[in-house]
Amino acid sequence: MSQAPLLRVSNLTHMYGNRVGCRDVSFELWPGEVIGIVGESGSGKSTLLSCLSTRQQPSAGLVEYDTADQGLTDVYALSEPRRRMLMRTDWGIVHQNPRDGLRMGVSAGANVGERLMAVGARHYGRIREQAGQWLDKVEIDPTRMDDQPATFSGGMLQRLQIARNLVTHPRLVFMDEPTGGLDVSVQARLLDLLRRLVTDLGLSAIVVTHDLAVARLLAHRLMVMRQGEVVEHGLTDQVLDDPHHPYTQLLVSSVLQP
Ligand SMILES: Nc1ncnc2c1ncn2[C@@H]1O[C@H](COP(=O)(O)OP(=O)(O)OP(=O)(O)O)[C@@H](O)[C@H]1O
Repeated sequence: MSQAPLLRVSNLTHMYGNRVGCRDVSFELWPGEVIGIVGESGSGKSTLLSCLSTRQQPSAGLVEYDTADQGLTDVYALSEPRRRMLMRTDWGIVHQNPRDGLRMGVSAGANVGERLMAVGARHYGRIREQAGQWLDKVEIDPTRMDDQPATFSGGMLQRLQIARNLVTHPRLVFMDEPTGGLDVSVQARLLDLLRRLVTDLGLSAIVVTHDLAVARLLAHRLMVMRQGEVVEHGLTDQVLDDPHHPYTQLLVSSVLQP
């Protein structure tokens, strides 16, 4: 394992006025590691994820990312162009609603190719070829390359969003309920695909989900949130099979109820 964490989060807090979004969250994410954030609705998962991915400036605390040139760097101290570049190249963000992560006005191939252009690709033929390969990887028929995303099913849209994010081989991917809002059979297929891609590419990821089965399949470690705070943190199997905090016990047992 590498000497430095990819991401170091220290005492991260975000308040919405008097209301706690998330409070005093600290953890490290190591290269190749997937951390799941679980908890019931309103527990602070999305707030934490948006503070980590620089979509929402936290009220307090520090988020440091291992940049290529400077090592661990406060992401909120980066200049706007550098932060934007980071988000387009080193990082990926998979939104629950694929429409939030795709450009619905351009073709499927362009959605994937655009990210390659952001990292300097200019050769049209090669961009098209790579876009086609990625569509194939996420199980979308490459002959649909020139189709508009609006003609795709929900599962296909989510897979297209994943291809758009992964084509640049990001080091860190943030996922917000990646299988939410899909039919159960579509979810299972997507989850299988995600698991394969994460392993094959050696991705580091932070996955927010309220679905413990998704957490079990994707995450090496779990953080359980309640009322904005992390109440339990550990290896996924340990947390789910032998939960210590009463809230985690409740969460796990409520899934087991028929
Ligand atoms: N824009 C906002 N303005 C005010 N309060 C907010 C806002 N967004 C979230 N909150 C509050 O912050 C707390 C955490 O919400 P958050 O959306 O992060 O939880 P969550 O675990 O992601 O929930 P869900 O699974 O329903 O998305 C809640 O009390 C919520 O009401």
